Amino acid sequence: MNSQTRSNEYKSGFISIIGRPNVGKSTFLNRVIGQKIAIMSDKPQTTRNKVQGVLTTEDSQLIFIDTPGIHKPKHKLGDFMMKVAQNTLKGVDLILFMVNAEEGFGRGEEFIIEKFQSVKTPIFLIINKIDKIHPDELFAFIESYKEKHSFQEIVPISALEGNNVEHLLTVIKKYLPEGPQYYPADQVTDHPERFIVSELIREKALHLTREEIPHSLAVVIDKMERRQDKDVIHVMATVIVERDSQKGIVIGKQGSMLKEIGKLARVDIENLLGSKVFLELWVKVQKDWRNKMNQLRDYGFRDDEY
Ligand SMILES: Nc1nc2c(ncn2[C@@H]2O[C@H](COP(=O)(O)OP(=O)(O)OP(=O)(O)O)[C@@H](O)[C@H]2O)c(=O)[nH]1
Repeated sequence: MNSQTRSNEYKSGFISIIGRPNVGKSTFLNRVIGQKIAIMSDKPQTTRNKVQGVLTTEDSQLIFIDTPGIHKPKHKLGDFMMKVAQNTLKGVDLILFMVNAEEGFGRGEEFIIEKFQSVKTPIFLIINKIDKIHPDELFAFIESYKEKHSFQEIVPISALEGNNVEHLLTVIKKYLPEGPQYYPADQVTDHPERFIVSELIREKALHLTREEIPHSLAVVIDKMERRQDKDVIHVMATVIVERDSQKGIVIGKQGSMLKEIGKLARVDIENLLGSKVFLELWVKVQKDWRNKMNQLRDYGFRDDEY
């Protein structure tokens, strides 16, 4: 058992990519997420948004979501859908508005930009397919968009060839808040054991801390994998609390509380999985964890994914 605390610099957030059909949204996602993709297609789709892909790195997790309705105005179901789409734009951390460098500003773009007026979320203009135009044309293109809306960033890319895509990711990270790793790095959902394991840990933590931190405690399973060499399942989990004082309670004197939580949870997890378990627990403070959870519910995120 290993009990440590982890520095609180992890950045994560929800990013909506919108744009007219064929501007290259899917190409972009494939390029960005590539082999690392945690495609969420097996995830039960809920009302509003669909997670299209998750990019997990050492220091960040970028969750790309689809915004239904807004980029397909022809199919919109009137005011209600528009309202939903607009609220969605407000609920994410960042919006990428993707346009095609080969095409001028048209009605479709105008329609989308109109919706931006009441949105406070940072919006990037992503000019895709720059491999198809001459650099001189790019300047005029950028200028024409600057007149229409005040974008936080304007980033030209070629999703197909990969030009400037890494740079875009770096800029995106700058705009994301500190936050937890919402989705496991190695696997996404479809894994009911993960939920049960996280609940077992949460249960012990709540019990042993005598409910001093009742609702502000969540457990995220960062990793759950069988070690090749040994017959052991390695579980790495983070206990998330809201305040530094709570972190102190969960860790206990010289880590004694966290050790105890781990010891009890490990026995249960071994029973559940029918295998020896190496449990590694971390504790992290996430200040507005609960607000974030509420926000997540709006995305169709369910508690039981933890
Ligand atoms: N030359 C060039 N072609 C691109 C680029 N990005 C995408 N394309 C092409 O543009 C076409 C449409 O790309 P998609 O990624 O399917 O576009 P989309 O926005 O996801 O389209 P919808 O799914 O209809 O919304 C495909 O033929 C891509 O190969 C790029 O950077 N350069």
